[in-house]
Amino acid sequence: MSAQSNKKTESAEATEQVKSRFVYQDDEDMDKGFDWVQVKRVGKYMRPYARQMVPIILVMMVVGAITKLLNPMLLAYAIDHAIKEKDSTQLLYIVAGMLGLYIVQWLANNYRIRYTNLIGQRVIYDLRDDLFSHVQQLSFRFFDKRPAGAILVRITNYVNSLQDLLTNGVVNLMIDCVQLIGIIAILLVYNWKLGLAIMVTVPIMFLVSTKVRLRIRRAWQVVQVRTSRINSHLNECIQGIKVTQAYAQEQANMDYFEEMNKDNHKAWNRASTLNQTFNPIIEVTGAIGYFILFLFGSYLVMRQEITVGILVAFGAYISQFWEPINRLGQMYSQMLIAMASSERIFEFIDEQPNVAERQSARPLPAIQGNIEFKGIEFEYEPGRHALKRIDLNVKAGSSIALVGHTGSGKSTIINLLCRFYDVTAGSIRIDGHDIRDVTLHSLRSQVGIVLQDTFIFSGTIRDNIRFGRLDATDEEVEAAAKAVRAHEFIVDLPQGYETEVQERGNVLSMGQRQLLSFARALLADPRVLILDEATASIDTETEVKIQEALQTLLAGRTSFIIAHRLSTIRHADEIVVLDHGEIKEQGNHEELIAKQGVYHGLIQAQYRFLQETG
Ligand SMILES: Nc1ncnc2c1ncn2[C@@H]1O[C@H](COP(=O)(O)OP(=O)(O)OP(=O)(O)O)[C@@H](O)[C@H]1O
Repeated sequence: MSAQSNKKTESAEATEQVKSRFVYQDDEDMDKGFDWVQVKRVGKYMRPYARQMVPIILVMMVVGAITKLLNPMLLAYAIDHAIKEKDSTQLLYIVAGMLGLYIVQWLANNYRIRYTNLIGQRVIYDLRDDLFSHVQQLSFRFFDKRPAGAILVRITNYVNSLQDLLTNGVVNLMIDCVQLIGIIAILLVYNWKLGLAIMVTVPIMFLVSTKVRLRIRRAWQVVQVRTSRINSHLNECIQGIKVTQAYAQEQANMDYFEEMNKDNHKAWNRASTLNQTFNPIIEVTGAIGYFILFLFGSYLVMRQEITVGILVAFGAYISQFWEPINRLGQMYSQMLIAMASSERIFEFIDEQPNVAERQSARPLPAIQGNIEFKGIEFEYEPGRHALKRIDLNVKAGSSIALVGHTGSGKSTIINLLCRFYDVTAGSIRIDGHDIRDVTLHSLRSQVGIVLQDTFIFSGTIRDNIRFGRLDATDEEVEAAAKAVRAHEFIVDLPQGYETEVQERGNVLSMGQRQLLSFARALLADPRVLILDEATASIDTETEVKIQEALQTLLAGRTSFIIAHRLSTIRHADEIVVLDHGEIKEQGNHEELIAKQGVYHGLIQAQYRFLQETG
């Protein structure tokens, strides 16, 4: 095998490997049948606006349709009477009438479009609001299972595809039906033979426009799915750019991106080629209609069954006739797509949070901070214990350190205490209240948490600290920052507290981000405070500085500290050593050292490590 083909194979293998890393849920089956349930649910969103606006829209619609239908009649009258009798005054009146009708039709359409758009936009607004507020309340389990991209697609793309239908589709459907029925009636009254002859082309036109349109829609749908895949991939690559560059994996990512891009390009080409076949088909079918009209129509004129004016009016009606048929076909495919989109949207809205509030849930009164874990068992996935037989009593105001190897269940205890997940068995009580009996808001607002991954939102430094308590004054924000020694670095920034930090706080160091989250927690002033690996990214000098601040932060609160650096938890009232989801040892630093057990081993290992690494 040549060196070049070797290289190619390697690159293909690398792409395959990267591919297996980026498995995105396509969310995909967009080919749903007509479904009344979905129509009714979307209808419910329209109801609040319907009474107010639908009468106006209906009137505008009828006025628009009638004025449109009257014009060819006037045209026929002008040809057969005014022109034939050379009556210029009558002709002038007819032309003025036609102009008047155009103006009324234009006004009616304008208002109708404005009002329909208004309803459509409001429905979309409400739906997006509902979706967003619902997603915010869903439990951690929901997010564990889904990539952020899939959630984004539902809130943006699927809602947009419903928007198409709501803003134009529904009303167009009614107008088209009225227009079609009107034209058919007029044609049959004028001359039923010619009317029927022309209508031979209707089924062909309808079939073509529904079938081809549907294929085109599906093809665009594929493009949409491919594009959202690219977006998800992009999102992940941008988030992980530092890791990618650190591991020099840019080429592998680029190869995979190229594959996706190619896929997208192919799908786009296919959809666009299909699109181009549509118009010629419609034009040919339309031409057949005109051909029949002039052939059979002229014959009828010669036999004096119809006048020239009526033949011209037929011509005008025919061109109005294809429009609604064509649009109805388009609507049909649009509707099927919207059905599938709304099904996905409502699937989300129907998703019940795993951690749900009981009907009888009461607000948790202001707590002291006594916490009791009793017989706790927990599984993230059925059959895989994350915690087993956890019994723990924590007195108000005391500090508990959770230590143990990675994956031993420390964060899980915290997740259960904040009720991000519900226990599989046992109960957690705060001041005697089972946390499942109280409202989530009252629980979480009394439990502060500084997470391992300190999240910084886009906004100013001040906004980020104030996230802990939105009604805090500027002085309170600054006092909190001072207490945790964050003030010094903040005032050194170009705009001090008003410095803009982007999402995830890229302009701040890890330590600074943690200090900000300390300030945020202090401002919230919770009775129970959780520090998850909170001092992991702070250098020794800063650590010494904030140990003091931590004492202020923790004073009088029940606190849980998860720290891998055991030096930071030496002074905890109680140290709980976890191993494979179970409590192995429990006591203060001196007691556990004297025991010469797991904790002693961890301390020794860390001491050795520090010595070896200097
Ligand atoms: N969202 C999740 N879904 C499924 N399993 C999980 C989830 N989170 C944690 N686990 C599993 O539960 C066990 C306990 O995890 P936990 O995060 O509590 O460990 P930890 O002691 O905090 O570890 P670390 O010190 O590394 O943060 C681990 O085996 C982990 O794989």
